[in-house]
Amino acid sequence: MKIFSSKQLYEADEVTCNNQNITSVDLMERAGSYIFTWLHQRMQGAQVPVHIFCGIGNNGGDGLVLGRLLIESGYNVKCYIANFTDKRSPCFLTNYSRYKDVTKNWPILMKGAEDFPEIAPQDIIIDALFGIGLNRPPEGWVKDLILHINTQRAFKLSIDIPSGLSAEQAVEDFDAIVKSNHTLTFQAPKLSFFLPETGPYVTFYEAIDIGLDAAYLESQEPLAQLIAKPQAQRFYKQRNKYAHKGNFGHSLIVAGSYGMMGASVLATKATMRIGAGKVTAMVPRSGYSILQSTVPEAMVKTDENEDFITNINYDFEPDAIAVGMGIGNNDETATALKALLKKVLCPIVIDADALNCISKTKTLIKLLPENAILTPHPGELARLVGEWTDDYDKIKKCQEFSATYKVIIIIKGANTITVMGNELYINTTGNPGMATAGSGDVLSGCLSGLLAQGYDPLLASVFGVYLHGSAGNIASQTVGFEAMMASDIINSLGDAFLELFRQEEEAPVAQ
Ligand SMILES: NC(=O)C1=CN([C@@H]2O[C@H](COP(=O)(O)OP(=O)(O)OC[C@H]3O[C@@H](n4cnc5c(N)ncnc54)[C@H](OP(=O)(O)O)[C@@H]3O)[C@@H](O)[C@H]2O)[C@@H](O)CC1
Ligand SMILES: Nc1ncnc2c1ncn2[C@@H]1O[C@H](COP(=O)(O)OP(=O)(O)O)[C@@H](O)[C@H]1O
Ligand SMILES: [K+]
Repeated sequence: MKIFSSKQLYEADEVTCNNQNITSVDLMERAGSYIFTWLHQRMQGAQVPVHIFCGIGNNGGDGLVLGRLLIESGYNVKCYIANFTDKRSPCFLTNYSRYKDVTKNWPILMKGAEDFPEIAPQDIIIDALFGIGLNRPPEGWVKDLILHINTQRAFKLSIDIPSGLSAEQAVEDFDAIVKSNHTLTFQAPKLSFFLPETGPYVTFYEAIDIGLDAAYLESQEPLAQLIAKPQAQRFYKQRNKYAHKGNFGHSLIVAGSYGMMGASVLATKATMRIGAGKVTAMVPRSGYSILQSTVPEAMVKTDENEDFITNINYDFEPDAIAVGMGIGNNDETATALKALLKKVLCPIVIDADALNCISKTKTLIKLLPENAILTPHPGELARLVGEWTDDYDKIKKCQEFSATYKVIIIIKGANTITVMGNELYINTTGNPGMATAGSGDVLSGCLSGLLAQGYDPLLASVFGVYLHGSAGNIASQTVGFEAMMASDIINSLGDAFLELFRQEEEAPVAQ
């Protein structure tokens, strides 16, 4: 699913009105009526007070449409206008007068804290203060109103976006954001819903298709693409009945050092589990029996050094390489990495200590092969691209780095983002149970296994991240979050493939 900028959504709004020969007021009526239907289906006429807080822009206009439709269906509606400027939008004004036509209980024009209403815990709050037109942090009594709303125990439903949250810009005042329980967002979710700093303000959302011009939306380069099951299904490459292991490639895993041999075991196992035809694990000598006994399916090649890797030499042409997991930071390992980067011919995943080594020795950055996949966790990322001021700055830094060195960066976290140049792919699978040692090693194995099978680097990244998160979700269903270990993710990779083609009902998206 595409994520659009506010500018694109405003343009889509205009194109839609022109092409469908409707007015903006008609489009607002459509948008508001979808929200009404959603609420009506759940409330079934219940007389619970519904408190609608409207701004004076089009988000407030949506709130007024909803209020009018609820009143016409006999609901108990209390509407408040936060009259924070005189510049009311024309669609707001039209709906303000339409609202007054259907009831004698006109909206209350709030001018300050003295107008804030009492709200019972069982009531419902509709948040229609600000939408995507927010252009500065709410201040003064409008901020106090948001704080007042946030102290209420009533269920809070935000229209389009929680008020105070920007669709795609850094937040200056996190207190001045409505902490809603659910958001009904128009057409497509906004970028801020998926980033670590702002995502927590959107615990659940549903995107409501309000019929914006499909051809226009199709033609637009999105801000980002959301990767969920329908997209992942399309990535899958079916196996040929007559295939043999040679068709699925040979991965080389360069990982492990004394005390961190588990990183090699996890990455090697994940590479096999995700379907590589053959895997060779290259480890220091002390890792030989560990690998042979824990992953009998893999071949093992040992370094001359007992404890860490000093020479990345192979006598076969691998189809994919993953390097760095638990290799430590010895100078000789760094030299071996440099030699590898100079000679590598196949797709490569660069992780963990290999990334730290590259960050430390800037000359190595220039050796990064085109389309190399870099998989830093936040600490490694900061060392690689520099500290960022906020999530958007982080993304910008990654886009610049990716474009300059022609590499793919996977920003790992709750909604892992794959960055290739300006393109962003946001993953929707995964859970906090995966915040456990070794889960990143498993990801590197997954990526190398897909590369070995012939998935191109971008596809391997986006699909691998999706399957890794999906395996984590499946594992969490039996072990829960706390008990989950990286091995559980590996053991669920098979189910993650099966799950790809299982039918299920659409449900609200939990963040
Ligand atoms: N495009 C679509 O697809 C569709 C969009 N629709 C709806 O339109 C919404 C966007 O509407 P919108 O553009 O009128 O902006 P909105 O957020 O209501 O308010 C902006 C107003 O607030 C003001 N203001 C801003 N920040 C402020 C602050 N901190 N403190 C105080 N004031 C502040 C700003 O005025 P300013 O003072 O900056 O001149 C302006 O007056 C969108 O989210 C969706 O709900 C649907 O109806 C149909 C399809
Ligand atoms: N809260 C979370 N939600 C979803 N996925 C997560 C979460 N926390 C961590 N992960 C995933 O787990 C992996 C952790 O990687 P990393 O920190 O490199 O682990 P390690 O270095 O221990 O192997 C990443 O793929 C990341 O996206
Ligand atoms: K809102």
